Amino acid sequence: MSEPEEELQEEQRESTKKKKKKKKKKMRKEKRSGRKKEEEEEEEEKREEEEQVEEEEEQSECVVLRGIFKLGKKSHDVLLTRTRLTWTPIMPETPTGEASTLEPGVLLLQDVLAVKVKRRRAAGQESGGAVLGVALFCCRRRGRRLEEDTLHLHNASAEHTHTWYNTLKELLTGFRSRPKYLKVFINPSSHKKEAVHIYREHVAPLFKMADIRTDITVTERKGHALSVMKECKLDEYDGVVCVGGDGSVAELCHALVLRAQLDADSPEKPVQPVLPLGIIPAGSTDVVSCSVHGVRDPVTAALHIVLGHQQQVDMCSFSSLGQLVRFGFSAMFGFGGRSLARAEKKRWMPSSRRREYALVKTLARLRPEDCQLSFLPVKKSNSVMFGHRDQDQDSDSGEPYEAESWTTNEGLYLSISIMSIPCLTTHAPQGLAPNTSVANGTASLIAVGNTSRSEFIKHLKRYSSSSGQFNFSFVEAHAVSAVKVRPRSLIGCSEEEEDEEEDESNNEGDSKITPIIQSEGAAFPWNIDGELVEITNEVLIRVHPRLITLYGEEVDEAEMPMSCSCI
Ligand SMILES: Nc1ncnc2c1ncn2[C@@H]1O[C@H](COP(=O)(O)OP(=O)(O)OP(=O)(O)O)[C@@H](O)[C@H]1O
Repeated sequence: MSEPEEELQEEQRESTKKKKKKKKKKMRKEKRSGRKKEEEEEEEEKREEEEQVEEEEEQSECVVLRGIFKLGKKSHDVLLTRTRLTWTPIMPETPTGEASTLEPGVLLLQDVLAVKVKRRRAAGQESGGAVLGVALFCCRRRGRRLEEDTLHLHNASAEHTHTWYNTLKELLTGFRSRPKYLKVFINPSSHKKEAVHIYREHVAPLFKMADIRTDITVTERKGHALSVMKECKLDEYDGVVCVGGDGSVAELCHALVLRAQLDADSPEKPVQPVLPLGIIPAGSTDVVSCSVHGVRDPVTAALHIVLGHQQQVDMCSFSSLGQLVRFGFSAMFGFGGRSLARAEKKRWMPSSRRREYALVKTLARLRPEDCQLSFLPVKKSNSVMFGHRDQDQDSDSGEPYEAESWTTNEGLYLSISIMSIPCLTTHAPQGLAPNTSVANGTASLIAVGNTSRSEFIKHLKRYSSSSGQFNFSFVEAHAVSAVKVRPRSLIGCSEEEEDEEEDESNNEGDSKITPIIQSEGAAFPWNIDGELVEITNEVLIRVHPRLITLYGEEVDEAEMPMSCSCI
């Protein structure tokens, strides 16, 4: 090639390079201006939204009514807006110029459950009577506990009182999530057989005060609530209430999802039930109630229902050989399953003694299960690992999202637990699964490998104190979206032990074992939400994010830690 030709080629190369550079620059500029435009539009939208919120706040803070009432013995200037009631003491100026010692007060309407007209009535008088003012029934917080309280506003003018009563009533009907008609199931056999009494004493009066109508079924047997739920006309109700222990709660949650599937004609895919479920604790551990209320207290539970506090909660499906066993929140295989199986054989014992006996005996005969454990871990980088999921991350399919591929281990395990909620109890205030929350779209898998009895007891004891229960080389904890447990054989079970267990079951045939999946081989006891389920084959557990709505609020720690005396 001659020199001029080379120069020409060099020039051409330079010019195409320049052209490419220019094009890139133009594209970057266009991109920048596009992004700028988008950003400007976003900002504009944000400004509009903020203005709307401000406008709404201004509107809600506009004074709806203003009047004078006596609170206690002193007159107060009372203001009512759409969201709150505030009162300031009216003090005539004293010659010495002393300031009032009375404090102003505020009550948010979201905490008011009912308003009534107060009247002076003689003993036995059922209607009429001179008007005294209005009474506002509200709830006060004491830690996790909700307690009933009353604010009395006295004014003898009937007209004044009725104006306030009607306005307050109208404002309260604006809270759309509050139920008006509830389907209530009471399990009279739960724990100490106190469910009916608990409902009558602590819950029914609050429902009556808030003008909530109820349709009550006192269950007669296991599965009764499920069969009623399959048949009844649900669209009449605003919610379902369960008064009982974890077994009853699990039966109703399972029933609600099954019914939603039936109504949507979706036999394969779990469907979110339309109605929320309220849980009045009347069992012995009440982990679901504790996880959504923070306390085992029927009044707190009832007030959450009356005030319409709702939250969506993750659930699991448990299936074997492609057949659904049930929907629920937690499952335990190994120690938890065997301990429950022992407890169920001693149904005649009082429940706390039965549980302690079973725990001690299962510890004394501690043996590992030989099994294959597979799980779909959720990516650690995912924000949902130990926290909350964004609303828009929901997957309608209920399929695991951002899951890694299956991890499979084989070996000896003392205990395998899968929990989609933290399972707070008074024995484990931070929960049996403190590394998950009620709606993060994942379950906690806690697998305890084979170790000595003393090390296993050390691990169990850490649940009641603080943390550190996972700081053992034989304990694995994972955030998962699915788990498979395939027992390989029954090992380490001496003949003597099997004989003794056989004797127990022959003598005390009153056990509540549910053999769901029957087969020729040995069945393994599973503890699914406190219910004993015997399954022979592999069990597949899948997490379904935010499948059910429960009345309550998210809590991170249960109140009233109690120590377990038996270990
Ligand atoms: N009338 C009844 N008699 C016997 N069992 C019933 C009756 N009604 C419901 N059941 C069943 O009893 C089982 C256990 O109920 P629940 O969990 O409420 O009580 P519990 O086992 O005493 O409490 P916990 O699970 O907290 O120990 C549930 O599966 C429920 O279906």
